[in-house]
Amino acid sequence: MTTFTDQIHQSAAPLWQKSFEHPFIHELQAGTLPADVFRYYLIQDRYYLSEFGKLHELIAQQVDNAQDKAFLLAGAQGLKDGEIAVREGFFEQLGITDDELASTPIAPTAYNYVNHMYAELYRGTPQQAIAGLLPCYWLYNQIGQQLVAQGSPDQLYQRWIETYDSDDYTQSVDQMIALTNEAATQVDAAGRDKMQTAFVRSSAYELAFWQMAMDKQNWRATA
Ligand SMILES: Cc1ncc(C[n+]2csc(CCO)c2C)c(N)n1
Repeated sequence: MTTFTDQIHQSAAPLWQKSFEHPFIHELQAGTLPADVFRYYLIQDRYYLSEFGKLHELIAQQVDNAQDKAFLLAGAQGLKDGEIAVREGFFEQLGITDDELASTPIAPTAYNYVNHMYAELYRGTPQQAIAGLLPCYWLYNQIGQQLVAQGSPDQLYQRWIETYDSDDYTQSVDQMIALTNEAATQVDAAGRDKMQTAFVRSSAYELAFWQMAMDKQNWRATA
């Protein structure tokens, strides 16, 4: 049986394929990604991760099912203890200070991606917001699984890859997929279309995020 998440996954497949083939991912695996590009990605992603955690808490306030609420709150906590904590080690190794984090402008794509997720919640529904969170979990898991087989010669890049291939993380992806399928049963067909749109938009922002880092995107007209 085709599930709702199979269906939305299918509709975003060309975008996902472009992420799999993106030079950022290719160079990460080959170990040739310039250190300054990775550094830039990490700084922008720090903002993304903390907003992503807040979104879990805000969506949790709006869902009725106690188990779903608990899963979302655990996700917010898991981010703090997991991904955000792992990144602290990266920051130390790369000499990224709190001052630098605070003084680096948020790039357009990171800003737009985060705002898109807030819009799905506040101008849409919690179900749309849940669909908007899913590509983040699922795409990174697929990338982690694809890259871990070959590994990267760069130790730091290898650690990044391994973050997204752990059993615990894969389990949280499965739970997020189940939560999205459940959310799809709570809305009508028009609501499911909006969930699909939220999922596709997040998938497009995931793709744009790699390019943002390669371009060191900024708000000026020229780079
Ligand atoms: C732009 C961007 N998209 C996705 C992730 C991956 N990610 C962020 S939060 C989370 C949930 C559990 O840790 C996952 C998988 C990232 N780091 N940056």
